[in-house]
Amino acid sequence: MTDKTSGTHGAVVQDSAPGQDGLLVELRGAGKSYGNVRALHGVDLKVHAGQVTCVLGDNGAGKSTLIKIISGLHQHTEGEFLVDGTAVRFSTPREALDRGIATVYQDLATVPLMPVWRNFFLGSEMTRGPWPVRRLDIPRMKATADQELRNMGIVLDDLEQPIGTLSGGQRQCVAIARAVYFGARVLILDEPTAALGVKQSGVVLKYIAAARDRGLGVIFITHNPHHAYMVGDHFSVLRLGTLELSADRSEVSLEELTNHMAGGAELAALKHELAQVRGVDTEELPEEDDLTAPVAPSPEGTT
Ligand SMILES: Nc1ncnc2c1ncn2[C@@H]1O[C@H](COP(=O)(O)OP(=O)(O)OP(=O)(O)O)[C@@H](O)[C@H]1O
Repeated sequence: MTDKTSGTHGAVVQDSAPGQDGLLVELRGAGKSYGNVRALHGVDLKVHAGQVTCVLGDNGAGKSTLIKIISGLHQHTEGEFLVDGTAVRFSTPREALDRGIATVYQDLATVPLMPVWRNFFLGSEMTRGPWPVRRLDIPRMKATADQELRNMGIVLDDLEQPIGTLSGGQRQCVAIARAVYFGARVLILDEPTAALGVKQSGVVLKYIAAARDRGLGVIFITHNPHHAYMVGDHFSVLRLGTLELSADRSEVSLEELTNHMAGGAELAALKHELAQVRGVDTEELPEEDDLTAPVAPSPEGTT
């Protein structure tokens, strides 16, 4: 998609072709140090077209650092970062966008009081007429936003409503549709379900699957193994900046993934301590104290 109106936020993809097997983005032994702090080390990651690669990890695991490298905010200090099989080192997010790598951050960078359609084109407005009488092409922006949202299966009653009046899940969906429209080939989603309830998380997961089905390579950052397992094709679990697990869906069960996320060994030790404090055998702990059991989604659906 090279004919889209360009702008600060719009991805305008240079002519580039995915590498072997639809491989869009690859990290090889990549890492990043902030001065003396080694935030990420020796990470291998592959993002294929038409697949969802989930990156899981606890606080401080290195997820944000990984996103920042791929989205052009920071540069890696070790290893390699390849796009379409070619080593790259982005200096700005604009360079990543130009290669079709779009990031939807948790705060979404929207203007709450502006209508949905206006936010859809924020920074990449359609115009008509020659300079100096160039004006915003409002009818075309409204019609396009409406069509693009429908293409993703998102039906909103009124695109004139301020985006701030939409639910968190709906806003995430608009942001995903927008990135798809502006030509993203790789979509990085930074904890899109973290602040959402069960139902809204489900809606967002549906659109993640829709983006994947449209051939995008999706990087889904999350704390929540249940959400990851619903849409993921590949799972990479980070712990203290290194890769603790890298497995295709066929190689790992939800239970194993949950265990890796929770730090199975650490939790087993905790459970042992808990049993000692209570003066019982580990097996005798009531089920609600079984810290190694898979965690069911909370009623609020928060992570
Ligand atoms: N700008 C920075 N300067 C120094 N250290 C940093 C910087 N950014 C991150 N770190 C450190 O790097 C490590 C990884 O942080 P990062 O933010 O990537 O983790 P995260 O998995 O995204 O965590 P969270 O889920 O809490 O956001 C942490 O130890 C953090 O303190």
